This record gives sequence, C-alpha cells and structure tokens, in this order.
Amino acid sequence: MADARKPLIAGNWKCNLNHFEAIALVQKIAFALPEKYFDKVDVTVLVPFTDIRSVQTIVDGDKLLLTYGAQDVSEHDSGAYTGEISGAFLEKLGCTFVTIGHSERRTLHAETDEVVLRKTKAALRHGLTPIVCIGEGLDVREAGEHVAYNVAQLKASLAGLTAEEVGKVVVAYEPVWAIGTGRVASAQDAQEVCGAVREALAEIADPATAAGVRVLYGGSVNAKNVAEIVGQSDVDGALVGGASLKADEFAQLSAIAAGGPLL
Ligand SMILES: O=C[C@H](O)COP(=O)(O)O
Repeated sequence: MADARKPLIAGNWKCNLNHFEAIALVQKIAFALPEKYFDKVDVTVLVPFTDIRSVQTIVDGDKLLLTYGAQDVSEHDSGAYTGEISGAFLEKLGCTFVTIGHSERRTLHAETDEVVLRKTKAALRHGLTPIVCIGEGLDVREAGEHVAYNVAQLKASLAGLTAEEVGKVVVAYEPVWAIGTGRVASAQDAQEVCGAVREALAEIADPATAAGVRVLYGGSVNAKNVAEIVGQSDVDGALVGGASLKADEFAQLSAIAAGGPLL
C-alpha cells in the first residue's frame, strides 16, 4: 500500500440484514471503531437498497465517519425499467460507493463487461465512486491465465473512460474461487494481480492516474489475514463479505488496515 493511497475497507453485506438489523450493525461498528482510526483508513458499508435510508439516518444523526453505499446501480437514470435503482436515487440518499460487476452479479445475473461499463458510467454521472469488480474462476487460475484474464476484464469494463474518469474508480480484484470459501489467495497472489491491474490502468489512462487509483483485494478477508494482504504494495484495502457482518471483526480488520489493531 503506497502512502498516497488511503486504504479502503468496504463491507459488502450482500443479501443480508433488514433495515432494523442494519441499524444495529452500523451502531455496533461505530461503537467498536474509535474515530481516530478514520484518519488512516476509509471504511464503508455496501448495504441492500432497503437499508440505505436507515443507515443514512444513523450516519448523519450521529455524525459517523464511516460511509455507505449500494451493491449495484442501474445503467439507466430513469424511465420504464421495472425494478431498477437509478444512480440519481443513490446520490440523493448520500451514498458514496457502489459495487459494480461483482462476480455474483456477473454469474447470477449475466452481467457482461459491457453492462459493467454502462453501470460504471452511470455511477460516475451521479457522483458515486464505482468499485469495479473483476476476478477469475478456478479454471482460469489453474490454467495459469489469471493475470491476462483480469487485465482483459478490467480493460473491457473501463473501455473508453477518460483518464479523469478512471481516476475516480476503485478496482476490486476478487478471485471467484476465494469468495465465501475460506480459501484466501496468498498475499503474493493478490499482489501479482493488483500490480498487473495498476499497470493496465496506466495504459488505459496514464501512470499518474494509475498511481492514485485504489485497488482492493476481496475473497475470505478477515482480521487474521488482512494485515499481510494490505501490506502488499499494490493492494490498497479490501472488499469484505462474510467478516463485514460481524461488527467486532470488521472493526478490528479496519483498524489493522489503518496500521494498528484496536486497543
Ligand atoms: O464482496 C465481497 C466478496 O465477495 C468476498 O466475500 P467473502 O469475504 O465472504 O469471501
């Protein structure tokens, strides 16, 4: 992790917690993670759409330093798109981040790189920071083609963005075989792909822009393994699934990413 890039810990709640449970978890995280840590780490929770208003109320009311966001956004701003959620709505609710192209969306909802690109543009139109997810399956990893696969996925997902737009994106590398499996990539595995991502960002935009983009690792991150992962030079934080649902563990791993465990 380079000094210029503040680490980001993003908790992806996935399809968990109703709005009552969301309030309770945010309050517990805020209680467990003292404000001083926020000088050195950005912490966000990516919650179900139905939780956003409740989380906003707690964050604003108690002036919490953590931010919140969504797990998906429509490529459309408004219109006859039943079930879709516009970036304009997320902006109005004070969201900061939105994940785009999570492997569960790519796999279960057939989201292609082209869809991911359109959603990324929609997020940027509304001042949201897209966390663009990429990652290879086990077959690609075992074939030794993971670097080329991720670089190709990244380039297709950001195709045609200006350097300024690329500079506003966060990239999350999540090997699909490490998600929810307890099988975490080694820190070296994470660095190999995150380093290649940064080189690709320099080609897509320019080296100065690439040097400022935060690249996260995701896949079975917890309080025990986060230090080694975020200690890699091109890994600037983590996209955390299961461990983000446990307030104490999420607070602890956020504190570790800030440079020191909770006392
Ligand atoms: O978005 C988060 C990832 O899918 C990782 O999930 P996990 O930490 O439960 O493996």
